[in-house]
Amino acid sequence: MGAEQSVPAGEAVAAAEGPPPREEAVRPSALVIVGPSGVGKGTLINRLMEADRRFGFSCSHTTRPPREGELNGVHYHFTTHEAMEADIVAGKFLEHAHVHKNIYGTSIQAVHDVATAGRCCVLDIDVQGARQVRKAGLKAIFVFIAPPSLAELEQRLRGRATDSEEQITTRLRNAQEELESAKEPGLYDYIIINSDLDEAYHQLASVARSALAGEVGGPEGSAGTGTAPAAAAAGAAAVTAGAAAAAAPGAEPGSGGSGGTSGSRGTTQGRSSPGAVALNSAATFKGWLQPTADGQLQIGSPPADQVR
Ligand SMILES: Nc1nc2c(ncn2[C@@H]2O[C@H](COP(=O)(O)OP(=O)(O)O)[C@@H](O)[C@H]2O)c(=O)[nH]1
Ligand SMILES: Nc1ncnc2c1ncn2[C@@H]1O[C@H](COP(=O)(O)OP(=O)(O)O)[C@@H](O)[C@H]1O
Repeated sequence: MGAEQSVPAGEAVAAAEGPPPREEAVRPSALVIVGPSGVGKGTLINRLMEADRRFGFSCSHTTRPPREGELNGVHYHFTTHEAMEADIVAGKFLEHAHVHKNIYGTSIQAVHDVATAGRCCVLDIDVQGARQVRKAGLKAIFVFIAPPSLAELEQRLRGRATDSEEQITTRLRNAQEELESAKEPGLYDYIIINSDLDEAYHQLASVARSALAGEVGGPEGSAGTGTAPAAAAAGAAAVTAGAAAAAAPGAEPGSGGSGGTSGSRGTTQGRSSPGAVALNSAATFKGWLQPTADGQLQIGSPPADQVR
């Protein structure tokens, strides 16, 4: 699927001649979720999907063997290196990457299937994949999920009990690099620190409403394709604890079908996004993800020119 999905001619005519477009007619943006293994991406995504059927999961391909309970075609399309490499060469993938010694990829078909069902497509991909999707220009909001600390990340990986010691080591090693990417200008629109699960979910749900409404980017929508560092820097936002939840309490996806609509939302700096109202306001924008001396991760001070 291409960038900035164009409106088919038939739809354009209908919009021009018919009644005002209904909220359902808004074509959602994709929601790209990135973060180190074990941070809670799957947990948060599952909760979102269970809460609201307007979201559809982009089922990736992977050469990693299935874990207990994982279903082919549901959690992943499990495949072989040979088959996957052939499909990559054949141009069937929107993005792909070697992650933790396996190949993972989002097929064009996977995203197409969700989009044609009229759903907001949720992608759970790694940093390399996120860069490629940015470059491809998919209409999307990019969210980085960070752990409160590396120690907590390790505890979650161990507590999940799905990986061998070697796999845990590989995942933790790769986590450092992935966390670095949170500072990459223009890559992410929002950063959520998944410390308290409920709080993180409220924040994600808030951003997800923006995706349902077809919005892109973060503050001021300026992330765009993320290629221009200045614009991109302005497009990154930090989600601080409770900010999104405070912005729109009781209006989460799944709470009655009104999430993601545009009518009742406030605006900040010309944009209307329930997440952005809080996330982009001077009161809640706190800056970039930074490690503290004691190994915790926190939202640090923004560069002076980013203070709103
Ligand atoms: N680039 C890319 N990464 C993916 C894709 N699907 C999953 N991943 C990432 O691969 C990494 C490993 O996923 P997985 O093996 O399920 O392990 P887990 O993250 O520890 O649960 C995670 O960071 C996922 O976000 C994909 O289609 N493309
Ligand atoms: N906020 C949280 N606090 C404590 N444990 C969490 C939190 N979020 C997720 N977890 C747990 O951490 C483990 C890893 O979560 P998972 O969703 O599998 O991560 P990922 O999909 O990012 O690899 C799971 O056992 C999950 O229940």
